[in-house]
Amino acid sequence: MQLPEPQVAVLNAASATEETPIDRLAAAAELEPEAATRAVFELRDEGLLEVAERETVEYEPTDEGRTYVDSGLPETRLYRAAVGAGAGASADEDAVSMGQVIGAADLAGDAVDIALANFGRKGYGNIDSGDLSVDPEADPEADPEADALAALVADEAVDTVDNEVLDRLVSRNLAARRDRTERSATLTDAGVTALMEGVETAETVDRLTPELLTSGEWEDVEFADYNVEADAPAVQGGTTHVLRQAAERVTDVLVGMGFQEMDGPHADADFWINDCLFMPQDHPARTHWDRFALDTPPIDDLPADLVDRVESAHREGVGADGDGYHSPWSEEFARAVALRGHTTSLSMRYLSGERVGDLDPPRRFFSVEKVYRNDTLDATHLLEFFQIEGWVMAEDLSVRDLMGTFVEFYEQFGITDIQFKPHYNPYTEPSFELFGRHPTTGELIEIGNSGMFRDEVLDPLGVDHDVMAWGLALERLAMLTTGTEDIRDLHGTLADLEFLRGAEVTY
Ligand SMILES: N[C@@H](Cc1ccccc1)C(=O)O
Repeated sequence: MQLPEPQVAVLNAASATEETPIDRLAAAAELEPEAATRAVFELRDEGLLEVAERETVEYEPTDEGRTYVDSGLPETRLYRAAVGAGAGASADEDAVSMGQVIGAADLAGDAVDIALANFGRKGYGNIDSGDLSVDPEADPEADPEADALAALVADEAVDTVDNEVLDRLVSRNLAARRDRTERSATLTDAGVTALMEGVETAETVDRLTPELLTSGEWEDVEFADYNVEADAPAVQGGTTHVLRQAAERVTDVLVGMGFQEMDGPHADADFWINDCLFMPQDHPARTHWDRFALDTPPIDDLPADLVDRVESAHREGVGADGDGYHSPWSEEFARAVALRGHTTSLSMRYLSGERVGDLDPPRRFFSVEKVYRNDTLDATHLLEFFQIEGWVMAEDLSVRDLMGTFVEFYEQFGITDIQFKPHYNPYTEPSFELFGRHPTTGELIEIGNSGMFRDEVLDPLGVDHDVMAWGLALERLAMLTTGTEDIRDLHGTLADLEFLRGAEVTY
């Protein structure tokens, strides 16, 4: 059998009858510990060695700990000095002054507090208003902490020492504790057989070194096989968030379908968010319950003509049969600013000509932008989420075009079974909600809302073509593509980091 040199050396150093710790194998094989560890694991993977792991605890004296081995622990020095000064057991008669004892014990700075605290803790005596008495029964010369410290400094085993004593040394910063995993190796039967049959050093090189590169030798050597299955530390770098990946993918798909991107304000006048959409001013969704109102000055540069036409649509309706709401309508109410509850406000700005001028059909626009709703947080609702807004303006559109667009769009994400449910929006007729089946729970979840804009919306905007439009939820789409069951795993304070690190958008 041929093996790389480090492996041959380790194999020869290992025993079939005794577990040999890796550092001993390293020493015997004359290898760096890392190289020996690597060779051991490679030999294990080849079935020639068996590896045992044992958790061990090691204590090492600190520099401070070492200084006390000769001079004695501060409390011991205090005791000796007190006895030397004639202190006895009785606080009244035999007490000596603390200052005097501290001086005699040659203690200063922090050591004074340490000495006094441990003197009291160990019951060496009493300290009473500046006077110190000792307990003659105490035996600081046989102190377990001092003994354990001396053993550590002398590099003797402390297996029999009480853990409490060792922990105390650690808490006093006289020793440091190190937990280690000790690995040792034993030859397997296959390892013994291999050695008996003879193991030779293979002329392979296991790593590329600067020397190999500069000498040009790398061209002639044979490299050892690379084991891509070997254990390696997991490296966690930054990645694009799964929602951002989904948003980018949605953008790519829609651009591919001929759509142009819209943008516009997150905080906008109610006029664009609601009034243009023929949402009556007394609609429940326009109350403070659902809306994040902002305490900012009203937006007063609304297009005057448009405001008049929108007001008239609300009051009297549009067209010969139109009737309007006959509900209150105030321009002041329309100018108030709120965080947009949908990005249909952008569609209104674009369709009105306010953003990019008048548009001729056919035109397609979209956005993947954040919206804000005063909802109750639950497994399918966030207070801020991303909406995939979109609309198509053309000469002649039908519900079939709308449905076909969704089928085509969702197919790009592997979703081929969307379902439609008739719905009501004040601004579209007919309207449809879209549902998709969750891949793991099998439940139907709502993924969007859509419809054909009504004349009451289009007429004031000055659009005399058909417009089909929608708002789809990006997070819900991500739930379907990633299998997440709780939207809160995706973003926000409760996000599931493990999931986010590994999540991929599949399509
Ligand atoms: N604005 C609707 C979505 C929608 C947009 C355009 C037309 C129809 C519906 C919502 O947020 O649910």
